[in-house]
Amino acid sequence: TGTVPRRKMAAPVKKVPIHLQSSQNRLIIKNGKIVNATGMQDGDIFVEDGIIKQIGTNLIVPGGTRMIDARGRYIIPGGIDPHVHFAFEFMGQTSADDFYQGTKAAIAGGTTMIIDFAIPKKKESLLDQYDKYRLMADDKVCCDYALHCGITWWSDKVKQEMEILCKERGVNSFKAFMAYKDDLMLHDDELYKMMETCRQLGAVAMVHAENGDIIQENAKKLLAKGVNGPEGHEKSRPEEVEAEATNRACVIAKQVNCPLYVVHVMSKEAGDVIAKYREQGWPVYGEALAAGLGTDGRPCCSSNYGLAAAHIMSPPLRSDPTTKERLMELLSADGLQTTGSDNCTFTSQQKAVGKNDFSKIPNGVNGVEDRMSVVWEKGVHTGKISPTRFVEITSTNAAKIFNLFPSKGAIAIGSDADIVIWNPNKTRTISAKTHHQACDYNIFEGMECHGVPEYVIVSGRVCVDEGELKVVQGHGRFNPTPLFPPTVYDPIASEEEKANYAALPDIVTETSDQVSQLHV
Ligand SMILES: C[C@@H](CNC(N)=O)C(=O)O
Ligand SMILES: [Zn+2]
Ligand SMILES: [Zn+2]
Ligand SMILES: [Zn+2]
Repeated sequence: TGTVPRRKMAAPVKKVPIHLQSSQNRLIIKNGKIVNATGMQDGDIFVEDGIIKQIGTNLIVPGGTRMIDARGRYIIPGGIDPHVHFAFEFMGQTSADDFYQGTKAAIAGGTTMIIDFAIPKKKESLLDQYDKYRLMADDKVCCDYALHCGITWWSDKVKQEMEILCKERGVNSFKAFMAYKDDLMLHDDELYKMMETCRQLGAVAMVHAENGDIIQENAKKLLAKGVNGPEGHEKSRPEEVEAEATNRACVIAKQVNCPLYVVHVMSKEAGDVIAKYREQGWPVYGEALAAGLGTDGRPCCSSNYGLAAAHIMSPPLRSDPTTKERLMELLSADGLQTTGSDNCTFTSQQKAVGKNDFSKIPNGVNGVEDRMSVVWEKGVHTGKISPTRFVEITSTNAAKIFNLFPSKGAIAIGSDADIVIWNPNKTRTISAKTHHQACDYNIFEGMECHGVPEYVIVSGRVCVDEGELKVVQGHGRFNPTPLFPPTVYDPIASEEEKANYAALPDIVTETSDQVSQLHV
């Protein structure tokens, strides 16, 4: 078919950790319905040393292999959440879920890999921020992770550091902010250069698409009129302010022939813009969030400040309650491709700083634990999407776009043993009283969801065992994301480029102490 074989990537050096060198590292899952993006099959799965080694029936396995009976339930690839912010310093606070608690909550909900963002402040070094995140995360993560990097300013130095991150640190994606003026925001010329550089490197350009200039002026006006409560937040950034920036990002990406991933699409209008460019055959990808699929912005007008502030994020949860159905329809029709959480939690005490000025409320909500159940409830249980489409939008598409497939995002021989036994009929009621996250509100409070993970296997280790959470801090590994993901680059890369990227050097996964030595 002319597609370039996925660049051979040196399998990250996955020493079998001590605690897996017992018989624990052998597992057979029987009597399950295996669901991949490509279809479903009955079958058993044999796992050894964290890798799927056999799939089929009547498998011959060594003695001492643990057997799990899936009892006819679905067996799905572990969820991949391409959008989280653990321990993120933002708006004067540090987000409450760190890499231990955040990945623990992720696993509790059936997610077995997360992708976070190393975001430098303006004029700071990207490389230093990347090293800081590696040192913060490597010893804490309970599941595998990767990193996007934030582009919050522009210079030749930023361009050079992007190249080093791509060619030596296993980064293939960069997020630019069109909002958060004076803090993280890039202007159009900088956006143009950032995307042009992504294209040259074979990286994925990502945007937070809202018009930060309009937002700043609207907020000033609202505050001057005395509208300073959380209800002013969405008023300062209505749907068209998101849609305008989404369109502008698509235009710039097209001008420089760069694939574009639009994070947290929170409105019908923005979703329709992405669907339009995709219909023109352009490699634009859109990400919906559990928040936008499961709830809406009406609580932001509550007289209960804690409840209202807990729902403050950007782009805002829309007060139009039918937005969630529209976003799910777009996911069903491939107008949008992935679901993330944008988990960026703050406690009610942290959110209180914005009590008299909504523009000071730290932006961010929960979602990493509940994403999979919310998508199942709003998508599969309502009949809008199939189990195979559920796997695509919660795992496989993110793996393909960020070039982790098929190690990730598939139940296949040779893939990582990130596996979830999913009970579609079991229900659970979401609550801050029972969730594993560090925040005291849950935006899905009281929501009953069909779809519960009964077993979650993380790189071969059973970390949810008949519903019981048994995570291990430091069990996860950093996963480099190789350049030129075929899914997004095959449609636009030149033949000569495709030949080049097949030969790119393998990325080595250094341990965290090696990372700290890299700049010595
Ligand atoms: C700052 C970060 C999380 N906060 C948010 N989305 O409101 C983002 O913009 O993605
Ligand atoms: Zn954002
Ligand atoms: Zn985010
Ligand atoms: Zn381990």
